[in-house]
Amino acid sequence: MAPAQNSTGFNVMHTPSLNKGLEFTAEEREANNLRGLVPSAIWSPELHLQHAMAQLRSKATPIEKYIFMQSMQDRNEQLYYRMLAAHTHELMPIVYTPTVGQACTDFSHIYRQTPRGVYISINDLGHVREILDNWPEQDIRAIVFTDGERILGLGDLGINGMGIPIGKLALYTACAGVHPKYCLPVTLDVGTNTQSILDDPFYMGLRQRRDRTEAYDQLVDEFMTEAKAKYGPQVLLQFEDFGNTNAFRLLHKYQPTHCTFNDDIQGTASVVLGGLFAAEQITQKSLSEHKFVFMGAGEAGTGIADLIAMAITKEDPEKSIEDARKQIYLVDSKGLVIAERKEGLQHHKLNYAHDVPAASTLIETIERVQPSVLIGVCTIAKTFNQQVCELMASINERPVIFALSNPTSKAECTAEEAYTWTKGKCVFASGSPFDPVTLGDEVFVPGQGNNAYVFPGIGLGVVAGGLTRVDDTIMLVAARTLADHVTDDDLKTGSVYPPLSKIRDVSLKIAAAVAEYGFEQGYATIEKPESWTELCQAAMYSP
Ligand SMILES: NC(=O)C1=CN([C@@H]2O[C@H](COP(=O)(O)OP(=O)(O)OC[C@H]3O[C@@H](n4cnc5c(N)ncnc54)[C@H](OP(=O)(O)O)[C@@H]3O)[C@@H](O)[C@H]2O)C=CC1
Ligand SMILES: CC(=O)C(=O)O
Ligand SMILES: [Mg+2]
Repeated sequence: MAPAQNSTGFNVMHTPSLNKGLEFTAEEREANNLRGLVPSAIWSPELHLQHAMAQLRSKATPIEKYIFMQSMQDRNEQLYYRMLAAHTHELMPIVYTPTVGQACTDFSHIYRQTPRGVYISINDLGHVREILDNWPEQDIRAIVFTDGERILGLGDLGINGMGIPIGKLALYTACAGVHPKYCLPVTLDVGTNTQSILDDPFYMGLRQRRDRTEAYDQLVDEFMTEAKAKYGPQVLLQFEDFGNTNAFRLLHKYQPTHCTFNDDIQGTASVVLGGLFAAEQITQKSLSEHKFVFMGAGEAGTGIADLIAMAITKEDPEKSIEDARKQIYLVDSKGLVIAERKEGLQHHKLNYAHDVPAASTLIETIERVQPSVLIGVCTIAKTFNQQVCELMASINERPVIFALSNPTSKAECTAEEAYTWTKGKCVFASGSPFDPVTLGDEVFVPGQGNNAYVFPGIGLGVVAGGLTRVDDTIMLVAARTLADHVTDDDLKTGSVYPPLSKIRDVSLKIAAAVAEYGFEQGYATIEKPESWTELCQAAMYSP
């Protein structure tokens, strides 16, 4: 029902950023023509939060909880963010991985009418500015956008991938306090190659195969150009879950001219490096003393590898980048990446195509390389089986095993498997959360090696400092800051990441470090403040 023109109260209650429901005071009810539109009880924020959490907890399944949270975001934004801030540990797995994976799979089926972000289709070429103008907020500072081709480890979901920009931006606000009004989720609709989606009568995107013509690049270019022209050179444009045939080349194309980064390539690298820095205290090995095997040689795999190699050369200036890369081995769907395969290799793998004999299995690779660090980013569940984990434990006192593929159904192994098979020796982290594991009288708390530990803080730093570029060193700065916030108590439980309950504080520190670094590089559009932390703190939205 459309509200009557003069019904300001009705409009207020239908504006998520203004609606407070039963929290409206008597004065606010009077001033906003709300009399009779809300029951007469006046609730405290605490009671309202308890009520919402009780409603949420009464939902039987994670996807029902997801739908409840979405509808809360659509009707009462403050309460939504208060829920997330007060119950981050409980609600991150709902609004983010793993449940967001199911929400994307089901996106067209659970879709509600409320607009949340914009869809820009290949048929909208020439109309991108018009679409951005249709969005009610004109001052946008952070955009997360996808073309839906590689949604988590679930593959090509077309516009159903919109759940990811929505979820990531919710974390910008919940984990780092970037004001929700500055955030815009965007999905580029260029079709999908997933037949089951094309056959789904309820699918809401373009019913065509993925556009692989020049029009695709034209659409991305029009979007990048118009976003920068409309919102200014400091608008942050975060690439998310693009397929790797586009992700690397688009990042390289736009990094020199736009304030942009690719979260899967760079944000993931930063969070993994942070975990490895923190793990040094457990393994008693510095980064340059490790040997690394990656299961998966895509965006995440080579992104992490590149940042590790860069960090090794900083740690040991005697080492060239080529030597640093020699400590890193990648395995892809065809086996170990080696020089003999160079001809058919994708560009991003070439630096790691070492002159060594072929190895067709992970076990063979581990036996040959003798790695101290094993990182899973291959989207194939259970690839770190008992034999793999036992082998890692037999060649290392404290092997590092990160099973980073998302969502949980794609994890290379579970926390329980990793700790059990290595008899508690491994330093473990996972992309999606796992509960603590008890072995004998020891309790292990697995850390969540997810880029959510860094991208919100980087985003806040970019927004607060008005940065116009995000370079690779920013990822190193964020990794170091993250590691500095891992306490001895965290390490004692086996976690190389701080608990989620501290994420706002950690994000603030990352933001301050990023903004300061950006200023020193000449990327900032503000004057130097007295304190970078105070600058970022002042920019934080608190629901
Ligand atoms: N924890 C976190 O923060 C993050 C986790 N991820 C997760 O990492 C996973 C990979 O993402 P991303 O790198 O962007 O994806 P890509 O598609 O770019 O790369 C996937 C890689 O896995 C390889 N692969 C596929 N099947 C096998 C197999 N059977 N054995 C060995 N390797 C295989 C592919 O091989 P080939 O090259 O031959 O095709 C490719 O190199 C996803 O599940 C994603 O959710 C991603 C970003 C952040
Ligand atoms: C976490 C993330 O960005 C991914 O799995 O794609
Ligand atoms: Mg991603």
